[in-house]
Amino acid sequence: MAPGVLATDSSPAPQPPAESISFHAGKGKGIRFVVPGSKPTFTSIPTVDFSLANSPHLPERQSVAAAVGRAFKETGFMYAVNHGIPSAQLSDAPLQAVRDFFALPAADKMAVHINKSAAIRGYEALYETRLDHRTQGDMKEAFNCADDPWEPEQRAPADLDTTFSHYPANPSGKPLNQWPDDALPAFRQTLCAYREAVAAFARTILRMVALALEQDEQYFEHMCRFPMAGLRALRYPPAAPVPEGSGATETIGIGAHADYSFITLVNQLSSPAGGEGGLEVLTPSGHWIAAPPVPGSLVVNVGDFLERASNDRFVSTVHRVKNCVGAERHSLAYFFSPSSDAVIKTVPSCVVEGEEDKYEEIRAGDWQLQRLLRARYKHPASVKARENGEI
Ligand SMILES: O=C(O)CCC(=O)C(=O)O
Ligand SMILES: [Fe+2]
Repeated sequence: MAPGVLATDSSPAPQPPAESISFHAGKGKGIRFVVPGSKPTFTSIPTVDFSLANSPHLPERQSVAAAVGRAFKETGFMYAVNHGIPSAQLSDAPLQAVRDFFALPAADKMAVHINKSAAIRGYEALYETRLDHRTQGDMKEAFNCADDPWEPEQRAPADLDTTFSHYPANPSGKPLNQWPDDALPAFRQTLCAYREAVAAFARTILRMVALALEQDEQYFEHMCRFPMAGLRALRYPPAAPVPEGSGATETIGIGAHADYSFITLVNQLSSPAGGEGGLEVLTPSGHWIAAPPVPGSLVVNVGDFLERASNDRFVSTVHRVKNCVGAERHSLAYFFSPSSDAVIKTVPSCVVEGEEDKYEEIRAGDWQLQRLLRARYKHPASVKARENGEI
């Protein structure tokens, strides 16, 4: 009913159909209704300053932890600033490397396509994933690499047990990651250096998370001996009109989803400025809030493993990318997850008396593999797993 119009009889006023948003999350497909007429639960993403995260004084570290705790509780997201990663390593070199990779001829990119990798690592072309059923697919290209005990740069512990289900049987002992070593050797070098820098910062964040949950600072350390850690380079072309006859009604860079990680660190390398388009975060009231690029920052969000471990104290917040500003967008997403053999159980302080522990224990590698296979539904490993009733 239009504002100011009075109902003239006692029948209920006609309600507009509630708009709904469907998304992919740890618990499977989810749906959230936009609360008609409601205000967004939050309107911006908080900024957390990490300059004191390594202070020798515990109260100073605790003040950073408290800010992380607030951000993760209220929004599930934060801009991390003063993280200590120099801008050459954070922005300049990675942006050049990512641009150069996606500018390679299609044949060079297809030479490292994910379908050539049993572990689902490598290049993905436009529209290969489809997180939003209203689209013809996610309008992005990606390059994925991840934890790989056989990749020399990763210096895996010599006694690491590689028989866990998360790693495909790999009798050859050859690396699982595929790199465009012939076409663009600098890409591997730059991304490996970047990965090392963000991995160290991810461990700092986890220390702050442990403090925020009233645990010993090292609480999560034993679960992260050789973390499952994906690094994904992304290129989003400017959104194009939906092709006629495609059956799609929307164009989206990456459809609404929650991440299967402990925490995710997103680096918005080149993004349309101005807050319109780009990364968007869903509030509990069903509103999309822009998370525009902030130079020098990393966007950090809670993933499903942390949501579980914190018994939902911290939310694995749904987000998406919509690039509707008319320029290319590049980003690097780093998904820091526990080691494959780590058991995820609820942090003791997150179940107070009278409260239910909502989650059963899971082994991180088993769960991660399930999510990966469901997300890459076109990959031969996923097709086979579906045929065998495994996913
Ligand atoms: O590109 C971005 O800003 C976010 C990417 C993302 O959400 C993802 O890859 O899970
Ligand atoms: Fe994501």
